[in-house]
Amino acid sequence: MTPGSRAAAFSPLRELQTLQPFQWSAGLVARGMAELRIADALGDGRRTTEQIAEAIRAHGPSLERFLRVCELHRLVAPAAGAEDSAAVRLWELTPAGHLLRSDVPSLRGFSIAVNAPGMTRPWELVADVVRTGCPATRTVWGMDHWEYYAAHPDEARSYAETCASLSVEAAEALVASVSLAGEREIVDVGGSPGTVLARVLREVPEAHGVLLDLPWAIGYARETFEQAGLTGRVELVPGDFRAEVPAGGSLYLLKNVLCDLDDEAAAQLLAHCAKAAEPGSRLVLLDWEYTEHSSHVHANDVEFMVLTGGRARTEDEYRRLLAAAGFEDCRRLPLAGHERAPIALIESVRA
Ligand SMILES: C[S@@+](CC[C@H](N)C(=O)[O-])C[C@H]1O[C@@H](n2cnc3c(N)ncnc32)[C@H](O)[C@@H]1O
Repeated sequence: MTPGSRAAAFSPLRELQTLQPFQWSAGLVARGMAELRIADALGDGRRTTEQIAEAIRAHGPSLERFLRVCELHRLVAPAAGAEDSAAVRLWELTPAGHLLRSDVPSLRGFSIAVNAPGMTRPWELVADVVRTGCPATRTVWGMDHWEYYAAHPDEARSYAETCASLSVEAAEALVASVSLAGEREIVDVGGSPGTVLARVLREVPEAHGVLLDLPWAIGYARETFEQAGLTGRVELVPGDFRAEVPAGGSLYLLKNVLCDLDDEAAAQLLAHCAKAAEPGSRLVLLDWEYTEHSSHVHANDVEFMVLTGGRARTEDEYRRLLAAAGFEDCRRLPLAGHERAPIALIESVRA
């Protein structure tokens, strides 16, 4: 085909479908639906637009138009058997729509946090990030990612809910995969909202916990330990791991913390952990693993690149960082129930 004949055959109207130009809005639609609590209004039932509008106090005609785009993104569907009666159209949730409910375990907080300005605005500069190799958050907000959460408590809460919802399952897998018997002082570095440490402390009743996180995040951890009845067994340390890490731990946990750090900052944090840990103490690292197989981790990786300058790493890269900081006997452990997931669980010992 010559360039001329290709131009003649080109149909922008048809190709619109190929490019999916409104794909960018899928996340914002999910966030809008979560914020409006449409999924809560529908629950396991079927409702008309008017019934939903009344339940969530929305403008009915606008809601009807919004529900059509929710349908396009497969979050709601016309209830089976009611498709051809537009006058009494009943909506119900799809399986994806159920993930936006707040009355069942869900990804509602996640859908809000990852589609809120703190994350989406820096993503708008992804081309600049690729050109320069520098994260975009400071360019957009004049502050780093964590300072942004300190200044935006609503988004920070959704982010904390996100970490909590993802960490419940990860914490179960962790306690099933790592031998914890005999641990006396467990330090969770960057550990808010405390989901992981709370689960670990329940597993080792004789152990005491220390959770270090930035001041903006400590309140969420406090809530977690209060709800778990564990406040007496944990010390919450508002601090900055770029300065130091609490000393004296028999076990240090680093879950999804290195992924937000560039190599220099990751090396510095591990050096602080090595300084704080007694010889023979363990460090357990759980984090996204960069592999050749295409997976969501490649999207996470670019998100770290855009937001914080961090990265997902290969197992070898984690091992090299640990060894350089003074941790030895690195062992990759299978993560129970998630053996094939792109997640690295690595145990090492302070030399
Ligand atoms: C991706 S979250 C992971 C949270 C938790 N470990 C989990 O997996 O549920 C990263 C955490 O590191 C904390 N963090 C980032 N920079 C920090 C710093 N300089 N000092 C202490 N904590 C920090 C953040 O506040 C956040 O709570």
